[in-house]
Amino acid sequence: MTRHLRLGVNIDHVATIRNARGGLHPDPLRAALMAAEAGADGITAHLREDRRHITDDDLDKLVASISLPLNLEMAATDEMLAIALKHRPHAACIVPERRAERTTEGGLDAAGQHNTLAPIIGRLKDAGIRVSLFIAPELRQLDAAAKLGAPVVELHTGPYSHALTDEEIAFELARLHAAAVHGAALGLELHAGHGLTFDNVGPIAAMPDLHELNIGHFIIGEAVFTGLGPAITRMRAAMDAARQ
Ligand SMILES: CC(=O)[C@@H](O)[C@H](O)COP(=O)(O)O
Ligand SMILES: NCC(=O)COP(=O)(O)O
Repeated sequence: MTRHLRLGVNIDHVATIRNARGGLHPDPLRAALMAAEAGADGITAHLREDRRHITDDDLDKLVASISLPLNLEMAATDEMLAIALKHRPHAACIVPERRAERTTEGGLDAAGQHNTLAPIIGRLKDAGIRVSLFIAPELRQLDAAAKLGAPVVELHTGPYSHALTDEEIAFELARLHAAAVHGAALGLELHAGHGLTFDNVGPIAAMPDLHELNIGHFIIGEAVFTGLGPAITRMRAAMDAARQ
């Protein structure tokens, strides 16, 4: 397997730490610039409706200052659509949001929300933004994404990352593998992410149909101990080793 598996570094949780004090430090833009130096292939940021981490000001600065492709994660709302169209990031990944959730709990219901998603996807694509849908690894969701004309899907690896027993892990990996194979057959570009760590990234990175992983929370947490650059370098190495 030779294809380079891109690593998108999600910098949301640099903003989470900053916002705990309400000041300016640590700055997610600085993290994005350091991620580029450390070999990241892209930057991911989720502008949540409640602005609990990344803010509009952060997004302005990222768009103005980074040279890596920006993947803006966004809810399927008119407000977020307007923001995406204003900034025209390289990619927009549509994610489900529930205000009270601690983190993104499930995948987008591409199958059940066709009529809501279709015009948003159309507007983003017309603006030249590469659209991705963050979905659970379910075949019907992949079929729905293809029907909606989304060129990319990101498979939600949260249930895999949080699985505790060998049986659960094997079950979740099998779902992800089947979804990746099915998505590739549909002509979708496949990404994956959520909850990935040094210890669990290997079996995901080894899936030949994947093009990109987006990883944030663990890398930012690990950066507390080792620094951001080394945490990214080590994640990159773990992905490359699995890809051999
Ligand atoms: C969709 C996704 O997986 C990321 O946006 C992640 O959710 C970021 O962290 P929070 O879920 O804490 O916003
Ligand atoms: N889309 C997933 C993402 O951006 C990162 O998720 P996590 O590594 O912060 O859990």
